[in-house]
Amino acid sequence: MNFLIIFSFCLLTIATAMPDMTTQQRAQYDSIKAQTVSRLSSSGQQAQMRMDQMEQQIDSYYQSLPQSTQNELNSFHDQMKMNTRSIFGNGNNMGGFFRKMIVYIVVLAVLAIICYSFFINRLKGLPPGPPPLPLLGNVHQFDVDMDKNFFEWKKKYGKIFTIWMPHPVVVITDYKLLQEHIVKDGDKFSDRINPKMMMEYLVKGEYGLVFNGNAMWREQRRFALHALRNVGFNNTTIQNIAVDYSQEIISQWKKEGANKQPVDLTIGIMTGVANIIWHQTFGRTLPYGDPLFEQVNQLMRDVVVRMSHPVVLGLEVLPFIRHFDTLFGSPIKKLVESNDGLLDVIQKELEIVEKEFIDDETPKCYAEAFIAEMKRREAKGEDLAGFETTVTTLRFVLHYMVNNPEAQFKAQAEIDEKVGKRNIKMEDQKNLHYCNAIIQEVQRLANIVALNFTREVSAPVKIEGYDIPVGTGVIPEFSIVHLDENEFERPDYFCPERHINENGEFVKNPRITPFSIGKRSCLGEGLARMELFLYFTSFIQRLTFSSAYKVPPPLNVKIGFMRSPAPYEVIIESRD
Ligand code: HEM
Repeated sequence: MNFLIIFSFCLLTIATAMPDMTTQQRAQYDSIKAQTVSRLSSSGQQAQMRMDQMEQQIDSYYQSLPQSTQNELNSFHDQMKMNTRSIFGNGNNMGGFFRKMIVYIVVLAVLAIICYSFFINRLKGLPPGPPPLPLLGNVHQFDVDMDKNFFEWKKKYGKIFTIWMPHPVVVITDYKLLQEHIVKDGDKFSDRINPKMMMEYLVKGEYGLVFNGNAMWREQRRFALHALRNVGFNNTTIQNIAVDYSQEIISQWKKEGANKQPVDLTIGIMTGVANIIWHQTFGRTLPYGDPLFEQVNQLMRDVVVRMSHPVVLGLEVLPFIRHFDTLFGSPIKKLVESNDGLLDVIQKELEIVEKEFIDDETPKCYAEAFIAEMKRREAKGEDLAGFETTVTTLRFVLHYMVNNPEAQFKAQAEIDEKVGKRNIKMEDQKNLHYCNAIIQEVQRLANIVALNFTREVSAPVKIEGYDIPVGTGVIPEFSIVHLDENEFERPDYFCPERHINENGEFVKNPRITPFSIGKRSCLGEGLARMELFLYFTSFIQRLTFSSAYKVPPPLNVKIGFMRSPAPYEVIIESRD
């Protein structure tokens, strides 16, 4: 903003300071004219000579006039010059006119931008916020880590503030306000502002669950919850897969980490999480290290990163930008390629399921339930949500263990005491207080969803005295609550003990909401919580993780919309 104002004023100064033609410039002009005349054809030169002669004749006629007539003519010409200047500007030429025009346009544009930036929120009755620019909004001010912006703006403008992306979005960063509005008044915040252009590119319409804001979402969410519950959310089959599979991962890690060889845990975690989703969705599991998982993981990461490319984000406001995709390194084309790759994998898996599906049987997985539903009526759309999020959270949990060995030992001691050597089950959760506290503390600090999804206000609402009109975006930014020093003492400090009461029991904190809140909160929360608990506790029951480096690598690296730990390797020791 400041830059724009300074730039405009420089332009203004240059334009007004531009001098008229001087005597020296006149002489230069005459000499150039003489050179040019010399290049004319002989008839051209003759015509020019005649015109010069006529000029001389006029001049000598003028000299022959009485002084009083010369004076009268001079004053007439002066008057004409003044009149012309007042119309066309200083310099008695069209250049002056255009310079003036530029000056007026620049001044008006700067004034318009200043008025827009400083008064648009007030005019619309929205909460204050950082001054936006037309078309860009506040997008140019966003830090790589948006929490930094949010903390700064919260300090300056209060618990709720407006940012322009470039449509207005009200960001709510306070626990009580989130409860009062997003939870208690949930129906008014259940729509989404859809990235329509991006959806068109990715799935040829507004399909899917996450970005869908229309009536189809309601139906699909109801269907998904029903189907997933019926085919085994939290049920023993899924639990057994997690328990059995964790043993497979542990034995692979033991082999890979033999003789203190550093191990990257990502593939193991990824296969564990993917197999739950694969079983849930397609009704089958795949062997450890199956290249399909690596392929899906890579494609998912590419999609997440490419979705947050400025050109892709800009599509919604400046759709014509798609024609210049190649100029920016083809981010749109690359996003579509990765997404198509992902859809291909899903399509192939669906074909396998469809071949084996018997109509009369109760569906064994989401895809079978989906196929049955599609047969019943025309339906479309499929999500593979929850893969990257769960993998990233588990990578965070183990990274925090590497960084905080005393917490890991304490959790292991608790497992040894309460469970012993047998495999851990979900029913052990109520006794493993410290393990629960670790997971809650990591989720509070990790905030893997770097910027929460935007809801759309579907009926007028009043928040903190501001009338928020229908159609305005709202972001329930719970990550700011997680790191609010009014809610948590030394919020940036890893301390699972803060979630343990005086009786040594785990206390679930309603202020910690990594799965978000209200009607659009995470659909896979139950499954994700189960995976986090079973995999984390099973891993540390059998293995101890420590850093492969003197100083462990940093936490909280942002990729696209997600925050995740920088790649790290660990030393694994068996506890058997
Ligand atoms: C640790 C793991 C996970 C975290 C931290 C997480 C977090 C989130 C968050 C923050 C949202 C946005 C809610 C909002 O708009 O306010 C969301 C939405 C969603 N998540 Fe998750 N998620 C996780 C795992 C999963 C899993 C395992 C699944 C699927 C089985 C899943 C499916 C979804 C879906 C479908 C939505 C969109 C819901 C809607 O718009 O109605 N998530 N998740």
